[in-house]
Amino acid sequence: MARRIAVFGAGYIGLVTGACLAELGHTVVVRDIAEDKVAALRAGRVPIYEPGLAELIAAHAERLTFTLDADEATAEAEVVYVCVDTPPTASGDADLSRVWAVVDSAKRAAHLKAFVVKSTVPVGTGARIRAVLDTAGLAQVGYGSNPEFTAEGRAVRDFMRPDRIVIGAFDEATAALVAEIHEGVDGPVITMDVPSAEMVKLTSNAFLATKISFANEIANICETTGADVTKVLGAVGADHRLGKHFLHAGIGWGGSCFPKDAVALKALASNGGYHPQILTDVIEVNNHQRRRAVTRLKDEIGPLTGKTVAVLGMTFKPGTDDMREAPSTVIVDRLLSEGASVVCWDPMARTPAHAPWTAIRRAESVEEALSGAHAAMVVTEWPQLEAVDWRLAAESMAAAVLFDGRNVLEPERMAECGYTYISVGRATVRP
Ligand SMILES: NC(=O)C1=CN([C@@H]2O[C@H](COP(=O)(O)OP(=O)(O)OC[C@H]3O[C@@H](n4cnc5c(N)ncnc54)[C@H](O)[C@@H]3O)[C@@H](O)[C@H]2O)C=CC1
Ligand SMILES: O=C(O)[C@H]1O[C@H](OP(=O)(O)OP(=O)(O)OC[C@H]2O[C@@H](n3ccc(=O)[nH]c3=O)[C@H](O)[C@@H]2O)[C@H](O)[C@@H](O)[C@@H]1O
Repeated sequence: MARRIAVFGAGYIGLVTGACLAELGHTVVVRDIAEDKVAALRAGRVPIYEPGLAELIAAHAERLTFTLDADEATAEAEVVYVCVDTPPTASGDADLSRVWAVVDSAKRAAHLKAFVVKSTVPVGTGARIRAVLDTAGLAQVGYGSNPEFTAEGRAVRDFMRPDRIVIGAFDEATAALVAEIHEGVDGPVITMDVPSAEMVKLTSNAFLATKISFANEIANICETTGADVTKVLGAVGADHRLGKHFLHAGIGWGGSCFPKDAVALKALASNGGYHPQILTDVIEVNNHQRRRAVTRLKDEIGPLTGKTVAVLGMTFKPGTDDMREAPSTVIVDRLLSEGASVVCWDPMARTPAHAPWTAIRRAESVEEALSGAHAAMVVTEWPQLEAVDWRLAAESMAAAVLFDGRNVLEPERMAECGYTYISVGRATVRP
């Protein structure tokens, strides 16, 4: 049954949620507080890049509208979906101020059937919101936790064909309503209590981050033993009990969620009096992995003062324009601290208007970035790198040294093209 839904937040998750709910037949009003975002969306421009999103928004213009006004968004709505950001506070706990702002808006909408939180929140948040709604005389408004597992760059596909739809609720009617909203989505529904649903989200991200940090630790051990991490983890991942996904070694994980959610889960554990040792180490291995990339380059070419280093890729992964917690930020910062000049290439990132990005030069192409450089570092595995004429590029460099932080290039081929090729967890090869 088609419902009227108010989505709060027009970011990566809010826009994908709004567009996909419209695709499922619902009438959706998306509300944001950022005037420029709402103005752009109303003018038919999508302020973020996510494959297929702009097309979906355009296709459903009649039942997908945008507003700055919270009361206008909830006026006709049966369900509120909370998709606002939950960044870390100075203490590492998730900042829920934006979620509470939406709760305040919902307090003025006693006609709502359900208040559903999709934002990633600490376990216990649903119970607190439930209590506030009850105190405000809104006991009849159901509470749902419906965490999101989409990955950027494939979010529309992930939303429409998820591995699972997790629904936490305090009552069966709300769980049934949230499940019904997903009719048409190709994935199994798993229903549970609210704290468990909140914990599923944090655990999933922490487990994925753990796999990557473990892969990176094994890669670092491979470097000291002569083993090749891609061969090792390829065969390890062939065991169906372990799985091949998220075992790709490199310069570590970044993005808008793994870093903040790992820290938030750690804070949650500490608040409850437990020291999460594995999670602590997962975070530490990741922090070290980015710095190690620059150390390994220095080990090869010596002091970086006066040298130019080309950084290939800025976003935290390919297929997105998202620069939040991108490993490139730490790498560029370290290169500049070591006295290098930095030239960056990325097909999609907008150069952030703050340090260290204000101190770099931006190149229009990989070839332009490499020309005259004393070394290059692959930081994001953009597919454009496959099309580069690496032999020609090597000739244009002051020194053909390449650190592949994502293990995307073939060592033998790079040596043939004239490079000293350093990668993660594999032997360095020379021309
Ligand atoms: N980005 C991702 O791939 C994923 C994000 N999540 C979670 O989803 C939540 C949202 O993340 P993103 O979309 O990436 O954040 P975002 O920062 O891209 O978007 C959040 C939006 O909420 C708006 N906002 C803030 N207060 C508001 C209010 N009171 N009313 C209406 N809008 C308001 C902001 O202006 C912003 O446009 C976070 O909790 C995140 O952890 C979960 C899964 C995946
Ligand atoms: O909560 C979230 O926001 C989302 O976080 C991640 O999605 P996302 O951050 O978009 O990106 P991923 O594809 O998971 O990659 C995260 C980071 O890990 C790195 N990574 C990934 C996989 C791998 O094998 N090795 C590796 O270093 C990527 O380069 C990237 O920096 C999860 O995959 C989603 O399920 C989740 O919903």
